[in-house]
Amino acid sequence: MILISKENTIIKDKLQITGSKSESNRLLLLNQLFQNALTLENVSNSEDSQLMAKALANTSDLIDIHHAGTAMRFLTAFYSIQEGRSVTLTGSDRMKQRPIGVLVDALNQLGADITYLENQGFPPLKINGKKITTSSITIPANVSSQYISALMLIGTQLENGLTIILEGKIISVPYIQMTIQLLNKIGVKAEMNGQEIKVEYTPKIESNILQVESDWSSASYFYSLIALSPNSEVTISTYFEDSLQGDSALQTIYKDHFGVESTFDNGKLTLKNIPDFNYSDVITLDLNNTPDIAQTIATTCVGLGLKCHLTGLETLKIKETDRLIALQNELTKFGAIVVITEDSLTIKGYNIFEETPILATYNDHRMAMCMAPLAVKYPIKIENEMVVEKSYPTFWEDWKQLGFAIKNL
Ligand SMILES: O=C(O)C1=C[C@@H](OP(=O)(O)O)[C@@H](O)[C@H](O)C1
Ligand SMILES: C=C(OP(=O)(O)O)C(=O)O
Repeated sequence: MILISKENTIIKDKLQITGSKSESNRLLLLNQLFQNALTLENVSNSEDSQLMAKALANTSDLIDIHHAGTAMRFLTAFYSIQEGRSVTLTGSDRMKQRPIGVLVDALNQLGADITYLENQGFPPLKINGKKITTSSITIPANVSSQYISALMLIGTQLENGLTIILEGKIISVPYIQMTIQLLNKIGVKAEMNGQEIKVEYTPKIESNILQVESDWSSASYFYSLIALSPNSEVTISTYFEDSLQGDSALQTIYKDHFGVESTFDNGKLTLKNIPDFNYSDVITLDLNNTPDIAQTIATTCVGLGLKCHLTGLETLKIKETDRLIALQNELTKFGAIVVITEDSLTIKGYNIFEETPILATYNDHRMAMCMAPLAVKYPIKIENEMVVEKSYPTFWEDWKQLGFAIKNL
């Protein structure tokens, strides 16, 4: 457990943030599929991306992906087309509770051979790699976009290409668009028209050098920090106005609702607190396109004492923890009156709260990181703080650089 506090709220620092976990995991997999034709720069140093890279280099028949959801989903598709190879793909206790049935059904319908080793619909999986020749599949799009991205990534290798018909509401759309854009960048024809995605068979790509942009979900903790710190600014790198990551919507969300201005200069992103900002009475946002910054936004509201109504949160229940319940439990410790439904979180007002709350992290990196900015307002204690390694291993070192006092208890 750590005690984290800060007295001086003027922050002026420059930090280099690691590469996007989502872009890295896609590109690592694509590089494996295309015989290392890509030279990747600024690959994420997150534990999840390291797990992905290690799994791809591992030739054994047992792969443990721990808590890396994206890697679990992408590798399920990957191993299903490795002809002649049989793999048991497993993960952490939580991974065994995160559903994968929609993807397994789709792959098996395409001709793959995947069975469940414990509970139906959940990892661990036994995957017998096969040649897949079917070229069209219909899949529910309302559970996780990672299933769709996984299919698109292997679609490049299917000799008849792949058409994916999406059924129902499409959630986390920017992550599907990121997959399409990365495929296009490396020379694969892929497109989405309404509820239909097409990926062309691509036996070979040209060698290419690609720079992974830094992680926008990680940037969210700096947006929150600046929103809570009058007269403050921070510069983080390497970010561009024109991003492949949906979480770059932080720029408009924090400008419109929380008084943070973003300026770009040659990869450097400077965040500044806007003085005398006029907050709305209730912050209303649909976060379906940006699920990974929902915790940050809810916590910013608490730091500013704002009411909010956040919707589009149905995927939060099947992430590293049930993030809706986790948020309700922890934000209540700051006096927030929090109401959750299956897909929304509302803060109705605030009660007085006890000082120096002890915050639980639920094996969820984002629960630890989203709470950290609150330390500019009140000292807080955070349990199992090293959960941050999943996406942002140097998080606490960077926070210290910003002038936070962090004491191990
Ligand atoms: O494709 C990706 O890289 C991701 C997609 C999102 O998941 P869902 O589509 O399950 O919402 C997101 O939450 C996750 O952190 C990364
Ligand atoms: C949900 C996340 O990751 P994953 O699904 O890849 O475990 C996340 O990083 O917030």
